[in-house]
Amino acid sequence: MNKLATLGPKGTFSESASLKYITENKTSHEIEYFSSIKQVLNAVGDSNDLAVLPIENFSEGFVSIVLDHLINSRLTIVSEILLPIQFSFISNTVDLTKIEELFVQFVAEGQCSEFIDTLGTTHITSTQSNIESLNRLIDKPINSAAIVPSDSFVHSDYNTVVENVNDYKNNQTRFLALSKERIAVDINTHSNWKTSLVVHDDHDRPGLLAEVLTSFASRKVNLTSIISRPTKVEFGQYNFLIDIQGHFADQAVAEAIAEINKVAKVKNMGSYPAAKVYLKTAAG
Ligand SMILES: O=C(O)C(=O)Cc1ccccc1
Repeated sequence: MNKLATLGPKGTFSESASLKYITENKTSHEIEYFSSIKQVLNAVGDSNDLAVLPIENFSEGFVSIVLDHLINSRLTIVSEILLPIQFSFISNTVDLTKIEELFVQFVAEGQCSEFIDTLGTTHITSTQSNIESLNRLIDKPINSAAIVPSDSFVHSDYNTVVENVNDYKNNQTRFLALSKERIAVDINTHSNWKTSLVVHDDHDRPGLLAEVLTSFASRKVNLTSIISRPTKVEFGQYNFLIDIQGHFADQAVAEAIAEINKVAKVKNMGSYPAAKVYLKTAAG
C-alpha cells in the first residue's frame, strides 16, 4: 500500500489536510505519522511516496523549513489543501498568573501572539506539533498550559478553556501534497490550476526579475505569490518561488516559461488544482 507521510501524532492539522487529500483524490494511502516536519521531509521519496505539510499561514506567511526543502528537492507539488485553523488555550490552572510553562507548536506561536503576550513572562516551550503540545500538557498538568487545535480536547477535562486565541478569526493554513513522482492528471478534470516555479540566476544583473515578470504580464498570466529565499550558497543570492494561475500545459504559461528559460534557470515544481479560499465571514 502507498504511504503518505505527515506530521503526527494523530489529530494534527496536517493529519486533517492528509485525510482531505485522500478523500478528494480517492487514493488509498496509509498515513504514517512523524514527530517533526524534518522527519516528514526526509521520509518522502524514501519510505513514503507522498507527504502533506503546511506551507503557508494566513498571517505568518511561509513555513521556511518546508519552503527551503521544496526549493532544493526534486519533489513535485501535486495538490494544495486549505484548512481553517482555530486554536484554544487550555490549562488546569484557573489563575493564569500562576502558569509557569506554555506548550505551543512553533508555527502556531506567531498565530496566537496577541493572546500569548497577555500571559506575561510565562516560559514558552516550543513543540514540533500541536498534538505534541496537548500531550506535553497531559504529562505535566500542574501550572502549565497549552495552545491546541480547538477540536482536539475534551472541554470538561480542563478548568480553563479560552477559545479562538488565534490573532485572526479568519485564520487558515495552506498545505501541500508533495510527491517524489509526477502524477499525471487530466487537465480537463479541473478548471482552476496553479503552477509553482523556482527561478534563479547566478549572474546578478539589473532588470532580470522585471524580465521574468514581463514574460507573465505580457501573456496575462496572473501571479498568485512571489517570495524570495536566500540560496544559502552565497550571501545576497536568492531563489524566487513564483506561483501562477494556470497549468504548465496552457499555451500562455508554456510560452512564458520557455521565454524565462532563456534568461534564468527555471524549475517547474508542478501544476495542481487551486484550493478554494475560505472567505471572511460577517462575524470576522
Ligand atoms: O501541529 C499541527 O497540527 C500541524 O499540522 C502544523 C501546523 C501548525 C499550525 C498551523 C497549521 C499547521
